[in-house]
Amino acid sequence: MTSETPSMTLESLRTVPKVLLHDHLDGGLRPRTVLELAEAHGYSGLPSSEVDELGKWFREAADSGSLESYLETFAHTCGVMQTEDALVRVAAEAVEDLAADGVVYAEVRYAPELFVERGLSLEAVVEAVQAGFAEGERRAAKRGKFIRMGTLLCAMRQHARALEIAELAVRYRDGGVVGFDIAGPEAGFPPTRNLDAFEYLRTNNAHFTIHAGEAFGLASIWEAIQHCGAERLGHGVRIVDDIETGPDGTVRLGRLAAYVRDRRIPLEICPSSNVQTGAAASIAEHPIGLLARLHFRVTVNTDNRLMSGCSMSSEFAALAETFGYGWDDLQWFTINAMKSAFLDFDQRLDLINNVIKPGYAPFVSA
Ligand SMILES: O=c1[nH]cnc2c1ncn2[C@@H]1O[C@H](CO)[C@@H](O)[C@H]1O
Ligand SMILES: [Zn+2]
Repeated sequence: MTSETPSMTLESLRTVPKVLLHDHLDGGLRPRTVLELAEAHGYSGLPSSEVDELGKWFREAADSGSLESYLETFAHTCGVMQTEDALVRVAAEAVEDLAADGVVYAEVRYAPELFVERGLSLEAVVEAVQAGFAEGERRAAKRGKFIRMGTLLCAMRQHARALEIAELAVRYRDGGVVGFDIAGPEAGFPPTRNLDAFEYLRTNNAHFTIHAGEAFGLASIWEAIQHCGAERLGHGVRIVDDIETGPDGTVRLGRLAAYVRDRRIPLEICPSSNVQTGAAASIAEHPIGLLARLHFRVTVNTDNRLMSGCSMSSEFAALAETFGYGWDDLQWFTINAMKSAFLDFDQRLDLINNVIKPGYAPFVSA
């Protein structure tokens, strides 16, 4: 793989266009915002009342080695996101933060059912978040930053509301909602529990991805693709369990891994998050190295910027440092992501040709 032209620093990484497909709204709050919203709305359960300490608490608590404990930290972010004002603020700030990091297209996801504790309707939740995204796009534009947002609505695997949320996603598809996902604990909650939702979405020509192959293995990936019809896989890293590397370095793909690669099914890989939940032992041992080498449709993502203390640029920096990736590789990840977005084909092409390629041109070999 190629080496760098201008040197690769966090600063220079921030300047190149990046595309983010897997980022949770309730996992990306600024610690200061969590504190201020808690105070404004009388949420008293926070583990610290000091900004830096609170940020550190989220990172350390999420660094738990299990998806279930990692997910417990979301009680606090969801706890402060129960009003329209809070949702607008969190959404607008997410766009500002992504734009400041050089993200040009982002699909940000959240589960509307988690924000109805104080009486908001599902529709009010969606409309508040969309208003926040639009406000964030305006603020970014004022600072000369272009960013386009797409929304994914999640249903929680452990609740039984997937069909209702799928219907909500379709109802708002002309209002900025580009797709659907299921999130939450994976073990014990196979994606086939929500078949009615996936059938509904396919019948309506709607897009969806599924968190699969993170905390649970191949069976979950197989169900997500072959029973549910997922277009992309959230994480999907356990696909390596279907890849054998022989003692002489030869690699053999099982039928599922071959299917995923042949069909160019995008993997929404989130390296730092995977290390925190124990899905990978370290960045160095993360399957992304092998999967990228084998030309799976690999994309790089943040998952939860608050819990991992990361950004797209810092994920790129960590991968470049560990695997020796150069600018060409980062452009490849970015174009992979743009190709895999739930956006109309002509708009994806436009962003690739008019934003991404020109943005990398000074950095990559001709
Ligand atoms: O990596 C993950 N795997 C599964 N579920 C997740 C992950 N990160 C966040 N959430 C869950 O998705 C919800 C909606 O945004 C969050 O509230 C969290 O419970
Ligand atoms: Zn996720």
